[in-house]
Amino acid sequence: MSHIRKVLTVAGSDSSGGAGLQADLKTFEEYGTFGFSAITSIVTMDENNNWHHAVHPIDSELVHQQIKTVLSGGKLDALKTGMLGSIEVIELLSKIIDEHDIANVVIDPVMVCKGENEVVQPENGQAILELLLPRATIVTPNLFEAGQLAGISKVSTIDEMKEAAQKIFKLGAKNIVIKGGKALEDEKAIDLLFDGTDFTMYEAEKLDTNHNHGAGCTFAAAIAAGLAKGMSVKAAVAKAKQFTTAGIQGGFAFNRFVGPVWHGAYNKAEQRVNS
Ligand SMILES: Nc1ncnc2c1ncn2[C@@H]1O[C@H](COP(=O)(O)OP(=O)(O)O)[C@@H](O)[C@H]1O
Ligand SMILES: Cc1ncc(COP(=O)(O)O)c(C=O)c1O
Repeated sequence: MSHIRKVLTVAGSDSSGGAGLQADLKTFEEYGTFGFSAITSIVTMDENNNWHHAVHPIDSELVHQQIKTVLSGGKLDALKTGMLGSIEVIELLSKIIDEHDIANVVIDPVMVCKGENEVVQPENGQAILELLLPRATIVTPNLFEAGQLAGISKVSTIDEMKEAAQKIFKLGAKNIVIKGGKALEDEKAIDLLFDGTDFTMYEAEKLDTNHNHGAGCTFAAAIAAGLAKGMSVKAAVAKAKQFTTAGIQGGFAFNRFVGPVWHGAYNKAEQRVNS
């Protein structure tokens, strides 16, 4: 048997279970990889205040200690980042990626959360752009995040996604996949990959549901696990798309604000008891 592949997520905790490091670890497990986590922040949502998200950052030194604990076990096959909590943590990660020569780095530039109308921690966007994009094997913005990184006011069509992807490539990311998702002005849910030369489109049926809380985290985690297992970027994105679409299809209503994706759907839909 080949050795087990090791993937670390550095991300926030979403106790509601669909997004954040919970999504990442569940996804790593579904891929048959071994998941590690370093918690950067704890997010709580307020049902009585329009599902407002409060981010409680973890001290960067404590994040460092968690990452050191993981790295003491040897080399990682991939690193995935999600909500990063503070600029200090972003700076820390940039150093760790360089010092440990981590091969597959997936940056999910989390700036917005579903069910929440506000931008989460706007101060972190510029630091992600400057310090993490140049170190990314692939960056996975949604339409809003692509606009922010590219400096374009609106990204909602395929042409605008292409323009944004080209601009983000110039910031140093080796690959960019922009998630069209629900908000894309198209009949299909199309994600667009740009590797500096070619554009590749990944299409799925646009599902009429709001059971997509955690879809972005799951998609990026799936790419990280695929890369860790030796897949090419194009193949890893293709499988991540199928994995995430199945997760949205298998999602469920959690409350009146959000419904999480079900990370187990791709592998074991038949085991679902609550349908
Ligand atoms: N309603 C939907 N139907 C089909 N695919 C979707 C839908 N919503 C999101 N997706 C897909 O889920 C993945 C995550 O995208 P998205 O939800 O836009 O990201 P984020 O969670 O970062 O906002 C992408 O592959 C996207 O195309
Ligand atoms: C800790 C954490 N990370 C990331 C996200 C982003 O989630 P999504 O994958 O739905 O964009 C959220 C949203 O609530 C979150 O709480």
